[in-house]
Amino acid sequence: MLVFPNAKINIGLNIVEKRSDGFHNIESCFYPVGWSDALEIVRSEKFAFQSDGITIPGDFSNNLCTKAYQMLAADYTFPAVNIHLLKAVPIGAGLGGGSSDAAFTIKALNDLFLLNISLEKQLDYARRLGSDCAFFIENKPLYCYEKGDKFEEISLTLAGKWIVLVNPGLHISTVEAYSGVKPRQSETDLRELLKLPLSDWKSAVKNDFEESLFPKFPVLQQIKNELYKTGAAYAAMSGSGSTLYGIFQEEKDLSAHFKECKIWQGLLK
Ligand SMILES: C[C@](O)(CO)[C@H](O)COP(=O)(O)OP(=O)(O)OC[C@H]1O[C@@H](n2ccc(N)nc2=O)[C@H](O)[C@@H]1O
Ligand SMILES: Nc1ncnc2c1ncn2[C@@H]1O[C@H](COP(=O)(O)OP(=O)(O)OP(=O)(O)O)[C@@H](O)[C@H]1O
Repeated sequence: MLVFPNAKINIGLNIVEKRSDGFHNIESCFYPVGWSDALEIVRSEKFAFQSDGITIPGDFSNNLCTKAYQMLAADYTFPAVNIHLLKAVPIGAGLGGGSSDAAFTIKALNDLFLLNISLEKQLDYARRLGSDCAFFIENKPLYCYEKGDKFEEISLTLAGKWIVLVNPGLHISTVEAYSGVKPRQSETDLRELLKLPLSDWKSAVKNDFEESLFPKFPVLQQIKNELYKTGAAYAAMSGSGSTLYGIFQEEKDLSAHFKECKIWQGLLK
């Protein structure tokens, strides 16, 4: 079975409060984007995992695909598999790439071996692997709250708009990014702000990580400014960075603008 675990962006991200378990309650809109890895899962004599493309820190036993496989194998009986991951989505990029690989492994094993795991149970397994992971089980635009792993439907469609994702190659640790932010209750419900026209989001829809990370990494602010200069209707950082995105009304080729960065551009669905 061959699947393509895609990335996400956060549209608006409020860090509301620190929880007693050390995590933070957040509110954000998660939106799938087309930048994807390729994940191949086939039956085999014994479990194996290999990856190509971007080097993933740690050995295969720490990979979220391996963890997803082991978690299901502990509860269900099915053959061993060989997992091959072609890694293309940058790591430590705020795009949830590792979480997506894990969620797609759960979904692929469920489909391949007809395990009949309910959607709720797949979400529970995903939550055990990481806060972002459950979103990729659903993989559609959602308003997310608590750790970012509880959802509500949102009537937001950016289908047909053009998105440019720009990653400067900085690996930002999620733990450190959270520790640099002072949580605050937001004044306006993000769901209400996202009902505004796209052209009004610039002053209204914020990612709380930007305030602490932009002074530390000036290149992030520069990329955001450049995205606005080239005509973005809205530009922001995704998650805890380091990827910035710009949403455009029309198709735009910005590869020449960001020569030093990794870039992905395409249509939103
Ligand atoms: C920044 C976001 O990408 C926004 O979508 C996510 O909140 C991060 O989610 P993630 O990478 O799946 O994070 P996890 O693997 O669950 O947690 C990594 C670390 O990030 C911090 N963390 C994560 C999620 C959250 N809601 N509060 C936190 O404080 C915790 O220190 C945690 O130990
Ligand atoms: N399949 C995988 N792909 C990428 N990273 C993985 C994978 N498995 C485990 N990891 C580990 O997870 C860490 C974070 O990966 P990921 O790419 O999801 O982070 P991210 O871009 O910071 O995402 P976000 O902040 O949006 O959750 C990496 O440091 C890496 O060591």
